[in-house]
Amino acid sequence: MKLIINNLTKSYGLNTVLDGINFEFESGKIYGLVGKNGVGKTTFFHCLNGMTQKNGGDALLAMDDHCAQPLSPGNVGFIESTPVLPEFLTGREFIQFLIDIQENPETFSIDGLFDLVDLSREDQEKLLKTYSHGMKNKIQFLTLFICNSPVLFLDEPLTSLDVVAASDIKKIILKMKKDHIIIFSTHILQLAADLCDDLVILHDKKLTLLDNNMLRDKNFEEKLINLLKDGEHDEICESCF
Ligand SMILES: Nc1ncnc2c1ncn2[C@@H]1O[C@H](COP(=O)(O)OP(=O)(O)OP(=O)(O)O)[C@@H](O)[C@H]1O
Repeated sequence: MKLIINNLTKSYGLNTVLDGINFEFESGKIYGLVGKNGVGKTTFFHCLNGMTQKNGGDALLAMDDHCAQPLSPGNVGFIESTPVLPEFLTGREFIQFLIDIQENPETFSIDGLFDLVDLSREDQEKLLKTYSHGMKNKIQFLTLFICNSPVLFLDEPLTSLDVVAASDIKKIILKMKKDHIIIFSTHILQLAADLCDDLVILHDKKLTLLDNNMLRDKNFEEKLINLLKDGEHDEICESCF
């Protein structure tokens, strides 16, 4: 399975954030998306999942042995850096609702799902509006498991999770990579190095794939920081390492 992005362009007024991005992501890999604050990582996700209108370009999803089709919001599972959930429901009510609207609700165990993210029964019964950021993130992860969309965009997904939940979720992400396309943005370079097969840099309105061997370079963090500093390099390329 492949996600093929052609000439993706997005501007907010005169501020061009993404300028003719061409890229192919494939299943079986976890892609880390890194870039400085305000460079356009969230915008990139929003353009692809239909939450923001792009100015040009398209995204196609090619299932194995099938022709590529336009990527639709229904193909995308999304973890937002600032979770938006129905605040008037309890966590358990929301997850039960999501299960109930699936084609085969009987295949899900709500208690099994909550065990995955280690959320107590007491917390499950609280209104979502009272949840901490990390608790909301756990609920967002459950929506991914239930909807099982082929393409997963994770916008800084692990930063607010406690160490136990982060470790459990990392294991689950690793299991899911075989049959999903997973792109996650992070500012934690150690996390990118631990979890990702490939690192993609958003810089100067374009995406650049770094050779995955670079992730194992012992000076990787220092080199990447230098590359991303303003004015030190006009263009990032694999040979920069
Ligand atoms: N709705 C909007 N209207 C106008 N400008 C916007 C809007 N959303 C984002 N921007 C601008 O687009 C640029 C990219 O923002 P975006 O949130 O995508 O960056 P980011 O890489 O996700 O940042 P961070 O790492 O800080 O979360 C910034 O200059 C931001 O000010």
